[in-house]
Amino acid sequence: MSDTASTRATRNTPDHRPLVGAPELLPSLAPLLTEWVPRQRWFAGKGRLLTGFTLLSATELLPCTDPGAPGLLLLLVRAQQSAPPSRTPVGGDCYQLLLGVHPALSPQLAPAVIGRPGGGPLHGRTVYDALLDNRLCALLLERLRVPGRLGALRFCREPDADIPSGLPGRPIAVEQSNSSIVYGDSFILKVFRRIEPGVNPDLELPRALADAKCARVPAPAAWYEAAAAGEGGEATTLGVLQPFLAGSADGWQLALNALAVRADFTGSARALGHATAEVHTALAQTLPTTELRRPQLEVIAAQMHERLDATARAVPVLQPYRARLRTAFDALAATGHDGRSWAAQRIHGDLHLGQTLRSADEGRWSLIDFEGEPARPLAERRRPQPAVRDVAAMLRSFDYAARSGPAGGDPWALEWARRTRDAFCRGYAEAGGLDPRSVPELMRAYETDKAVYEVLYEARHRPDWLSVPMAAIRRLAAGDEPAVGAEGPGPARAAGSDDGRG
Ligand SMILES: Nc1ncnc2c1ncn2[C@@H]1O[C@H](COP(=O)(O)OP(=O)(O)O)[C@@H](O)[C@H]1O
Ligand SMILES: O=P(O)(O)O[C@H]1O[C@H](CO)[C@@H](O[C@H]2O[C@H](CO)[C@@H](O)[C@H](O)[C@H]2O)[C@H](O)[C@H]1O
Repeated sequence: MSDTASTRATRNTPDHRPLVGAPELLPSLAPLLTEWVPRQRWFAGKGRLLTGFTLLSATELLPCTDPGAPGLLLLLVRAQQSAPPSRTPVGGDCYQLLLGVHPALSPQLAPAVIGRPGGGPLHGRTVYDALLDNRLCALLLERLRVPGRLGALRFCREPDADIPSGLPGRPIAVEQSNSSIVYGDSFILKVFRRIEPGVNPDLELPRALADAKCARVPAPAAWYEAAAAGEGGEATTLGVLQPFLAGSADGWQLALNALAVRADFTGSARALGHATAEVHTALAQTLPTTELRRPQLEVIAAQMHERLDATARAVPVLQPYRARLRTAFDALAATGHDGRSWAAQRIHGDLHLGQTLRSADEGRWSLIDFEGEPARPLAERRRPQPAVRDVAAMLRSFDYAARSGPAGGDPWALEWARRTRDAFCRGYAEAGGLDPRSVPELMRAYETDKAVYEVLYEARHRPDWLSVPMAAIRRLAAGDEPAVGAEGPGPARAAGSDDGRG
């Protein structure tokens, strides 16, 4: 994405003129945005001062030229921040902002207000979070129903997708890294917030899985993107519309519910293992795969060391465990020195219980959110990796549930987590995945890497949760408890039944 002072959209309708005075647009909005953006859950630059923005493009989805009428503005901006860490692209992270513009906003939309610019082309009008306004959400859906270009944007739709018009849109009320709108219980639109040039894996992988007829993942119906900045550049995915699995429950809530009544979860975990293996198999059949040998394994281990070092600098409580944690990464590199190699393929990249949905009727598991870990660069997220990385991430999630749920990490909950992890691995192997219990070096390295990621994630976003990954850090550093047993356990004996449908 190259920086341009103001890339303005034009439409071929006679009544529309592009936003007047665009050069003053960003300077007039900047004081409001530098206040508002850091408070948003999706802002990835927490902990560093936000000093301003560079405008990459401005597109009027609803013309903003008439001071007496409402407008909808899509801005792509680059954040200017102090002391960027090494992972930040040169010049800072880029974000998608959807701004409503209104001469007299209704009081119901007061929580959405960003402010009133003191000058510039929107002077005196109220600028607000467009995704909290049902009418503007409806307009966005209308754009997605009709493929075509609008300025720097391109709206695309699967030819056979049936998207009715007039579906009411509402923002979802869950914690998330992006922003999603549900349309009439039929579709959900995810608006990506931190953006990078290239196809987002949350579009790429579900489309590939739909082509492979894998029904474990909702198939994208439509999406929109920003055109490549120059020749040879890549378009930037900005949003994806997919079917909404109404009435489904997410795995995180189901696991917490089970823990609350001390119920077994092994049947569900085993079925989830099946679903995960099915998705991995389909991804390996449709998208490029590779073999990781000594040089690649050395690079992967070196990156794990780097992430550990960077995290220990940012979160000093990790420091005392560094040396012991390193042994897991060294052991991974050593498998390459021993002449072993590992299959790598496209994977989910950030699999946890909150990324799984179980349907109300058949109890069938689906996987969602293939974006990968939001903090990692897109190119890294799109690289083939060992599928057990997803398995290790899911095992961490069972540990999270047992430690943060109602049972709060008591001995029963920790035993629940152990049995649940084993059941997931058993299900995964039964459905054709590599048995995670047969690759302890990979599992340990990826589980450690994930726990390190979680330490940083929690320190930045939810400091109250830091103790959860830190408990895993202590266990992994002590090296006294494997993530999964060498053998699968016998049937679970906890209270409550769990037939593990789906
Ligand atoms: N297809 C879907 N059907 C039903 N609910 C969904 C669907 N996709 C996402 N959700 C809900 O939206 C939440 C956020 O979606 P997700 O893709 O994880 O967003 P983010 O990447 O921003 O965290 C999920 O936890 C889930 O509750
Ligand atoms: O769902 P996202 O793509 O936004 O993923 C991020 O946020 C997750 C938390 O919402 C975070 O997951 C961590 O907490 C979960 C419990 O809330 C737990 O189940 C996961 O195992 C744990 O990693 C995820 O890491 C982060 O990328």
